[in-house]
Order: sequence, then structure tokens, then C-alpha cells
Amino acid sequence: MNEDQPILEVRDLTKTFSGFPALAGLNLQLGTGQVVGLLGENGCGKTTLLKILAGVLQGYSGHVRINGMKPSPETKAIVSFLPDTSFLANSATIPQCIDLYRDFFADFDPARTEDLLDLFALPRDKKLSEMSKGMREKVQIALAMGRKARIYLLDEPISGVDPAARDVLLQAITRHLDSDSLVLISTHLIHDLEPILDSIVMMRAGRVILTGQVDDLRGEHGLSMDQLFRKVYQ
Ligand SMILES: Nc1ncnc2c1ncn2[C@@H]1O[C@H](COP(=O)(O)OP(=O)(O)OP(=O)(O)O)[C@@H](O)[C@H]1O
Repeated sequence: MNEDQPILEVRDLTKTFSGFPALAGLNLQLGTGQVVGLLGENGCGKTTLLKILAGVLQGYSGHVRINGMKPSPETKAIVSFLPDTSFLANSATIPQCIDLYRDFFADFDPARTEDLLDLFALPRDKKLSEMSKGMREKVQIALAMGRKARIYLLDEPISGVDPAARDVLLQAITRHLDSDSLVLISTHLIHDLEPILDSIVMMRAGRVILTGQVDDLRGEHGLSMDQLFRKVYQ
């Protein structure tokens, strides 16, 4: 893990919606070479934070730097964002989605995506509208992780798939990961994600309340991250 030169730096980040502070002076620094779980209760600001980092939500105050740059078209080129909602046209087939990603993202490697689609055993000829929610989610993950990005921001990536398929999905997230990349995953499925997490960030009411490496926290508290989450938020 490279903490000396954080690829992601956030200081005093505040974002309000009609006067309500979704983010309230949030501070966070993360280096590359790690998979980080972004945890917190419903409505604590996880999606809002990810959207600002992804450059799709503006109108905030505070200091946000992605590899030293403000969120912008330049940072979008190195950030692969997987939103928690479907963003692909229902009428599209997988090959059409791959073409779209090839056109949009210079860092897209179709071979990576094909490899993940094989791992998921997804049929290539079906339209997204003919697929189940879990299958569509797999397609989106295969596309997002098909980019050779520096930062992957994944918002609730495994919520729609059945428990047995989750392990395969986790494999997909880490399968092609470079050591100079950072993966930040928002999730409520802490127990499922824990095997691939190096660190966690816990949020409450628009702020970070706890960060640390999973091994250190386990040693310090004698709890799994799922148990620690329940203790912190009880
Ligand atoms: N577009 C919006 N307009 C108004 N309020 C919003 C908007 N987006 C988010 N909020 C509010 O900001 C707060 C943070 O929402 P956010 O979606 O970031 O939380 P979250 O931690 O991702 O929640 P969850 O775990 O339920 O997905 C919530 O109170 C939410 O109602």
C-alpha cells in the first residue's frame, strides 16, 4: 500500500441538499495498492462522496484531489465509477456495451471484460432488458473493472446477486487489479466483502469516524469488520 502519496485527498468536504448536510466536513486520504470498504448507515453520505470523487456531482465546498487534480474530465479518465443504478441502455447487448466503453474510455481493455464475462458465464447475445438484475449487475462490474483505471469507485456492487455468486464477483473485482490502483467499495454486505478488504472507512452523518487496516482493526478489537460495524453503530 502506498500511503506516502495519497491518490485521493479530501479535506473539509461539505455538500448540502436544500440546506441538509449530506457531507459535513469530511476528511479522507487513501493511497493505492488497496481495496477499501466504505461503510456506514443508510443516508450517511457514501453515495454522495463517491459521486463527487467520480466527478458527476458538483456544487460542494472543500478540498478534493484525485491524483493531485480537482474532479474534472482529466480525473474521469483515470476513475472508473460504478453507480448503484443501471446506466446502460436496456436495448443494448453485451458487445454493444463493450463498443461503448471502447469509444468512451482510452484505458478500456476489452480482453479484461471478456475474461470477467467468461468468469460469470454470461450469454453475449441477450439484451440487457432480457437479463436478470444480478446478470445486469455482473455486466456492469465486468465493464467497470475492464478499465485500467487508477481508482475504481464501486457503489454497492454486489447487492443484486445471490450469495453463491458473490464470491465470483469478488474474484472479478480483484482479478486484474494493478498495485498502483485504489478500489473504494461502498457496501452494507460487510461480511461478504471482508475477504477482499485491506482497509475500511466508516462514516456517520457526513463525516469519517473511523479508518484503518482490516488486520490492525481485527487485532486491536478482536472482532470481524461486520462485528466491529455493529458495535460502532449500535
Ligand atoms: N439528490 C438529492 N437530493 C436531496 N437529498 C439528497 C440527494 N442525494 C442524497 N441526498 C440526501 O443526502 C444524504 C446522503 O445520501 P447518500 O445517498 O449519499 O447516502 P448513502 O450513505 O449512500 O445511503 P445508503 O446506504 O442508503 O445508500 C441522505 O440524507 C439523502 O436523503
